[in-house]
Amino acid sequence: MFLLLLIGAIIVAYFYRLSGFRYWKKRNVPNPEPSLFFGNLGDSLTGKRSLGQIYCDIYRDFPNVSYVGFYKTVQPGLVLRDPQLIRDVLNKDFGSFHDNEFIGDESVDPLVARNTFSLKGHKWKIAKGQITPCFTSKKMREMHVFFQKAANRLVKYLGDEINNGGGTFEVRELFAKYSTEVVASCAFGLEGRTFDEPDALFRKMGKKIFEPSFLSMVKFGIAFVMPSLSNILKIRFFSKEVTEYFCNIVDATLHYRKENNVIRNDFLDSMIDLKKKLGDQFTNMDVTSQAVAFFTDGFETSSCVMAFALYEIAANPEIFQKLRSEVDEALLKQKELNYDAVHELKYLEAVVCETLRLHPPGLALFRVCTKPFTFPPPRGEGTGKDVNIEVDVPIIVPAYGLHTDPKYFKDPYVFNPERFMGENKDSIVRGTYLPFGDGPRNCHGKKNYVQIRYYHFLLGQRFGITQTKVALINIMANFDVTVNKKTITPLEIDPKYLVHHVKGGLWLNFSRRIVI
Ligand code: HEM
Repeated sequence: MFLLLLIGAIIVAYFYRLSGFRYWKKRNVPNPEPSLFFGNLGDSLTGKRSLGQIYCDIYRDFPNVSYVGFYKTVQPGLVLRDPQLIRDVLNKDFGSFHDNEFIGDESVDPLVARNTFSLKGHKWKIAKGQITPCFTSKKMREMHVFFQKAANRLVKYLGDEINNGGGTFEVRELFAKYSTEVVASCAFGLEGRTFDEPDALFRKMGKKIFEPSFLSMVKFGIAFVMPSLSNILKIRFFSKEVTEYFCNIVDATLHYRKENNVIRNDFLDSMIDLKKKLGDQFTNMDVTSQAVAFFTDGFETSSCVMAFALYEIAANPEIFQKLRSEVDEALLKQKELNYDAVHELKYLEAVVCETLRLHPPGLALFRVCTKPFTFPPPRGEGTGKDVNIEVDVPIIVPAYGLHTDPKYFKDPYVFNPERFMGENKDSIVRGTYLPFGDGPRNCHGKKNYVQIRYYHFLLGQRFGITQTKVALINIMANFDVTVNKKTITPLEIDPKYLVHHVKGGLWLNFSRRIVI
């Protein structure tokens, strides 16, 4: 009897599942064939492809529609394809697609839950309004000195290693050290000591957050693919050790600054000003979570850009020479480039923009429908009925798919900074270049910030880009760099990582610059 009931229950569950998979078919929206248990995202749980890769593959597999359906287990979601639709969703229709599709539970993971990226609705709006003024160009100019200090340490470290017979580095790790140094200094007012101590605590914490392990992959898989299970299991992304470490150092630094009247004009000082202004509304936990958000959002993304940029520069000798000439010319006028001089280097800017196109740290943007909305039919007006989008439907923008679509970027896998030089960048179709996202939820940007032809890096973006440029300038001025044969080419995305990595890492040879 029990066996019969069990078989009956399995059959009912099976057909219930299949009926769920008719959701997009009923609405005439094309979708890839889902698998019974995990819908279209199963590969992300087995580690075969990352979520970003899956979404970009869906983008490529359906070239003639403006959006494609998919199933996250059985929950329907959409991958957007059309640049105009993407711009509308991220900007004009933001009111219906307000939140990121990421869940952080305040009671188990306060630092993750209070990160602007995870915050929802009104809480997000308040936090974004508070933090955005901390990234003005005035603040950037004041913090520039910390970038340069970290770059000096990087140059010394490389020089010492070369003197000791070293000179080959996995550059993702190398730049993680530099970037951790920058963020430790700007966000916590401390020295990261990443170049001095092999087990520097800041670097150790960064690794604990971002290095993939079986457990972290399972946790992220559950959070993204089965978020309700993640809530039930009360999954936390920051261990107690990481949370306590950051809470303690921020408390100690706030105390020290107050007692000793220390003013450094860094991010922590901006947070202290905010605390004075808002009183009890802005607690030490708020300060800590913003400083940690600075750390988590800032160092891994930036070191990713630096590593890929230097790899491409090393792999393309013509680009190397052109960039070096630009850097040398600027350094003849000013021994150490200040903030404004760094951003005047047009070719460097183009190299960084092209790196962000071909190797964006985030392969996709994740939104969720927060207010019912209607899309025109996926094959265009007059080809069927409009499609009603319900609340909670995940909406994905596959940025990397667009960046590597030959329809928008000729020879998309060729690294060519000229795409971003002079008038060339005006021909880039809006909504196809999204390394920092777009709209009010972009990387600490302004509302309706969409126009590539007036492209300026803003706020958080500016912080990441400035530290990237400072590192590259210092390396170009002091070292010759070539690709080491340990780098596996063609590069292949490593699906284990949250932020874009390649299998085997990026290995480069450094030697002291030969001045002719
Ligand atoms: C080159 C380095 C960086 C890249 C490529 C990058 C990229 C991104 C992307 C793609 C998003 C999602 C945007 C969207 O969904 O529309 C994002 C969001 C965000 N980034 Fe960055 N980022 C970088 C550096 C930084 C830095 C240095 C900070 C902080 C100092 C930062 C803070 C944030 C925050 C707080 C958000 C969430 C914004 C919101 O939801 O309102 N990022 N970033």
